[in-house]
Amino acid sequence: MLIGRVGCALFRLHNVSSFRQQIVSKSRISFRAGNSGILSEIKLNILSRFNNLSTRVVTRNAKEEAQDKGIGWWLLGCAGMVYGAVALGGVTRLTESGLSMVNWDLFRTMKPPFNQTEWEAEFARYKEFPEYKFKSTTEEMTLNQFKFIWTMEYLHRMWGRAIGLAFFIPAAYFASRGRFTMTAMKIRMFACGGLLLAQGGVGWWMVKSGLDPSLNSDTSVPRVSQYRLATHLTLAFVLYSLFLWNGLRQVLTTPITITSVPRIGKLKALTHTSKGFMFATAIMGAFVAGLDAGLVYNSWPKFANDWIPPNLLARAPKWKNFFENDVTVQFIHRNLAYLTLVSITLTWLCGRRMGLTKRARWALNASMGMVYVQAALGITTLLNYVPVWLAALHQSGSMALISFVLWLGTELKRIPK
Ligand code: HEM
Repeated sequence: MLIGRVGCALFRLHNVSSFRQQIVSKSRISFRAGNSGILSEIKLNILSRFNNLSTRVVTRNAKEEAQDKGIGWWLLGCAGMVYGAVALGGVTRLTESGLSMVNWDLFRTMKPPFNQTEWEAEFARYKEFPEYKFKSTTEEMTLNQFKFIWTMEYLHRMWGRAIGLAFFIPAAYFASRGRFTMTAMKIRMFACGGLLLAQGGVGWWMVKSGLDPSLNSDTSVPRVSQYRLATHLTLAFVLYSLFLWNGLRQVLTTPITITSVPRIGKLKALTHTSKGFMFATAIMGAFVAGLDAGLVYNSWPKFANDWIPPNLLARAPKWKNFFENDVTVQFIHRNLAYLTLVSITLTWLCGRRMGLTKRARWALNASMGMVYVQAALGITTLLNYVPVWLAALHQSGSMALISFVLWLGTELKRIPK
């Protein structure tokens, strides 16, 4: 993109300078003509043409830049909406609302029940499925309680549709106007559109696993498959990162004065490593959430009396323990979190004395602060047996951490090696 922009600028400069040459040669001809009246008229003409052209070049540049920034703000808006969807999805899951809408259709399920009869019909449909059957063994659910969980899931799904509209309508407009000038940008926008559509499908695929009576009995808490939950959350993280990263790249274009910073390559490598650990921790967090593994060991720093809990590899085949054994999954999430913490701390220690840009320093400090807040939130969530509000904060915290580290990456990318 940068190369493309430089290319465009050079092309325009070339046009301007060849026009300047024409001016010079025309002036010479006029001078030779020796007629001062005609000469000054030609000079005026030429000057005004030259001025017009330069003004056009400048205004076109400014216009293009403003258009690029417009696209950037739109992508950041989409990222914000995905952030909202993840937060809402977390609360939906934590309030056990996710299995209340038992059918899926892109358009028809947009209409909520309007009257008592329609609500009762919706409730009757829900009663056919394992979650209601399990819950009603201990306490009868009221229609009002059902309305609450249904509304939570409905809002989450409608929010997903709103993201679709907020992305596809402007994307079609920008594409029709040829605003995605770079091939890479076009590919990225296709990827975002594809992921957005896939996310809707994956969401329903996940919910279906919680509704399936062959996978859930009436005697234990019906759960969606942890694999599908992790896929849904991972896709959301990828989509969020794509929107955020592309948006930031379009918006943060103010030229920087720094030409090179010693050891910047090392700082960039550390930031990449931190990103890797952070994403791995977050994905493993989705497995903790999917298996309710936050309720197996509610002590910290030890697992009850042990540093390494027993039965980490109790299941056969062994690989299944990494995704299906709640103890192992919690153990891995905790330890990946420590690695993320160490990696971001090292990044901060490496970058804090470097002559970075002001914004890069802010991003570095924000990442450092956020990783400690996030770890503290995780520990508090665990010690308090996963209350909804703390778990929701911990989940939103992971998105905030991703944002700061991606922002840091974008700022560092602008500093040459
Ligand atoms: C870099 C640090 C961390 C990151 C990025 C992170 C990220 C995540 C994510 C994305 C989830 C899934 C949330 C959901 O889907 O609802 C999660 C769940 C969880 N994490 Fe962490 N985490 C971190 C540190 C920790 C630590 C240090 C602990 C405790 C020692 C912890 C305990 C938990 C627990 C108990 C859950 C399950 C909450 C639930 O059931 O909703 N996390 N984490």
